Amino acid sequence: MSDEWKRLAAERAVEDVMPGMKLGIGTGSTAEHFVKALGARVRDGLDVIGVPTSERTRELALSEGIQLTTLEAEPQLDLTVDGADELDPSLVLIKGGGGALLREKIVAAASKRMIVIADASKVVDVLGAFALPIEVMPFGLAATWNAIEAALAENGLSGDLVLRGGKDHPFVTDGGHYIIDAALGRIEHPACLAEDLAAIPGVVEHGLFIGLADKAYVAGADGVLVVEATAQDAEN
Ligand SMILES: O=C[C@H](O)[C@H](O)[C@H](O)COP(=O)(O)O
Repeated sequence: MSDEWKRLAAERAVEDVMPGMKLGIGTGSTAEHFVKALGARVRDGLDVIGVPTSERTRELALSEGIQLTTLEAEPQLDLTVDGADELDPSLVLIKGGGGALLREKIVAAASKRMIVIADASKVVDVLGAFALPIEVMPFGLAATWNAIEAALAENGLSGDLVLRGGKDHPFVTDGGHYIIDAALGRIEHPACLAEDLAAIPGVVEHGLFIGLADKAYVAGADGVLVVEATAQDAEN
């Protein structure tokens, strides 16, 4: 059912795509439904150009016949559509379960609008049940690890930190970095945590997306619900 809901949310987002748009194209199983639905519209004559947020998405988009570009050629995009691992009612997100958070955040920040597509299981009151992905430089990993633990303690948080893939075969992102997944349980103040993580030199990016999403299509048993970010949310 969850996959069917992902597809419904993705298909709803495709309706927001207008001819001539420059699109940021997300990564993950929900975003894949979006790419496929967008591909069908492109084959029907819709003229759009997209920037993929991962090599995986690039391959799928090309196989769907979607014209692609880069942020170098098109530094400002009209709309990004992407999935999320968790979203709260003010549209703060956790992303990066698929390891694409860095490119996803760069692309979302370069877009006038971001629409999140998700099944209802992703909606939470307080973020944190999903382990927060933190993308780090391989260089100085142990020092960065300690600094992350200190930042978590500073924020009243604790929980297991896990190097994705394990020490012998760490998962490597498209940007050549590692990911530490932080199982924090409840992140009551994501903005403070985001600021403290971003200040650590070895942290390349973290999976908290704050003030980036404008709208979410959340599909569940009641159909597709629309969640809009308020002006106040956008400021925080
Ligand atoms: O790195 C991956 C992305 O942030 C995904 O958008 C996120 O993990 C959600 O993926 P899915 O749609 O597969 O649940």
